[in-house]
Amino acid sequence: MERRHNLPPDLPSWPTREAMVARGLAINLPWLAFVNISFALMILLRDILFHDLPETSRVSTRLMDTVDVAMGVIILLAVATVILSWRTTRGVSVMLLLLSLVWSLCCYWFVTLLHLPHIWPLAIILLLTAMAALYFYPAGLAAFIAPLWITLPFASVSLNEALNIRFAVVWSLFTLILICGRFILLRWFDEAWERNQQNQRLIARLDLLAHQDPLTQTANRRAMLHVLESAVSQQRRFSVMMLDVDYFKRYNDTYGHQAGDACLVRVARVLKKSVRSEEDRVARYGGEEFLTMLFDCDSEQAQEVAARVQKGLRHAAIPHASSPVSAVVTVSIGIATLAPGQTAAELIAAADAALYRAKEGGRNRWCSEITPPGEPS
Ligand SMILES: Nc1nc2c(ncn2[C@@H]2O[C@H](COP(=O)(O)OP(=O)(O)OP(=O)(O)O)[C@@H](O)[C@H]2O)c(=O)[nH]1
Repeated sequence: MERRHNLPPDLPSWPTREAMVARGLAINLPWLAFVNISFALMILLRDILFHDLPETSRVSTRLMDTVDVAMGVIILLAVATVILSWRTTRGVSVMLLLLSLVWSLCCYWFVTLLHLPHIWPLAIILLLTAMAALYFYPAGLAAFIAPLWITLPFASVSLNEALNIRFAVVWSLFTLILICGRFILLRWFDEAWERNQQNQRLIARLDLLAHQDPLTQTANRRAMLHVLESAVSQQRRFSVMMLDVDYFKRYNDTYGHQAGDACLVRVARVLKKSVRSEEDRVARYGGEEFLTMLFDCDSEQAQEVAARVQKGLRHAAIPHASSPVSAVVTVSIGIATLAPGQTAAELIAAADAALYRAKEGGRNRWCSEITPPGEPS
């Protein structure tokens, strides 16, 4: 409730960590898909690209046909993963898992049935690419890495019919590289996120300084004029109330400047409580002058708000011994409602003129541009 009166009109919205992850996926998944599709095409076009493969493929034509179908599936899954990531992160991990499972199956066949050495570097590059593309998204990373990472040692054991020590050493080293690589990349991501948070806090603070009155925590004149002008340009239906604390100089003289400050804070609190909707704004317009914007509010409804302000001040009962109009702090109020074709400056001038009339009428009352002065409280 408090914040709405302080917020400047057009605060930028900041990404959450989830949004940053989603954006990272949208950027990185096309690259991962590109690598997957490239490798799938290399296998599909093996007869053109690699001259030593046809002999091997002749070993099992049915198997190679199945591999070709699997490569087609990989291409489709890679494309589908990218398209999915444009809309949501949900389901991306499942797609990555399917991709990895198809690769794992093919790798297993290549190693155990065809004894093809080419598949080792291909699998390693796939794993490293996934790590670089998904390091910030543990679910997707695990989904893609785990099946392939598990399959390759299995294939080695199956090929050698025993645990190969050299393979185990190389595999352990590679695993370490994967883990350390991810750790380093993740640190960059976390640092970028932390910087982003710091910037958000800093900008929010600067924004408050630029748009909020530090004493009363209401919008300042600049922020209010911005909202006012945009509401006028949109031809919104609204009224403004210009309020002036009665005999405030005397208040300062009687109670001191600090008490004067505290009084303004309490008056601002009453104003914030008196407005009716989330959209309404309260601003400190100048020294002891406030301006409120009441949206979807005609002159009559604005007068009801004015009455509520006066009632709130009576209830707050801030003593004002030197005021000739009341024993407690009171305000004079000028009300103006936006007329068709009226500019923001004309509206303010109308509210100011109404305020002047309220003061002339004896203070502690409101005046609207079209109605006679309201009753003093
Ligand atoms: N304590 C305090 N006083 C302020 C602040 N800003 C302005 N003032 C004082 O508000 C007083 C306004 O005085 P005037 O403009 O003569 O108005 P007034 O005494 O309220 O008289 P009327 O408006 O005619 O009822 C001045 O004495 C200013 O010094 C502020 O931030 N804190």
